[in-house]
Amino acid sequence: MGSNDKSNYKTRNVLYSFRHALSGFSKAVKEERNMKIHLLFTMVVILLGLLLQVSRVEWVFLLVLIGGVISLELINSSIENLVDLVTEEYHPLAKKAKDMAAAAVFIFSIVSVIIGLIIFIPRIW
Ligand SMILES: Nc1ncnc2c1ncn2[C@@H]1O[C@H](COP(=O)(O)OP(=O)(O)OP(=O)(O)O)[C@@H](O)[C@H]1O
Repeated sequence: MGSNDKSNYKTRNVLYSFRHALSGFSKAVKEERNMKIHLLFTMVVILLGLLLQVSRVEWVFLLVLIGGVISLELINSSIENLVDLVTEEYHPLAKKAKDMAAAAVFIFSIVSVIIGLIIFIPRIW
């Protein structure tokens, strides 16, 4: 295999990875109610940020939080699917895995809401 072939192969792989990631994201948006709620919150936060003209540093915080919540929700959905693949029966370990994954999203979301309030409330007053 020549060097050109190798670079083509690599490029195609990156493009395929990107396509798979997009497909995973669009499935989560279509199938997961919580993902729709997160996206709704994201739009509200972006609108508020524009309306209240938050600073550059505050935008960085908001974007990291938005990315964090959405990424954690994707990992949570992925764990739910994996658990369902392994067993459809009731199992305490299945419950533990799903509950812990849900807790990760919950904790990050609560912290995000608190930081959002710290950023927005002084500007609304
Ligand atoms: N196989 C199982 N064994 C034991 N408990 C389970 C099992 N599947 C689900 N559960 C329990 O039911 C809860 C909801 O599971 P489900 O797969 O319906 O997720 P979900 O409703 O899509 O979660 P969420 O909407 O909170 O992300 C889990 O958090 C867990 O406590």
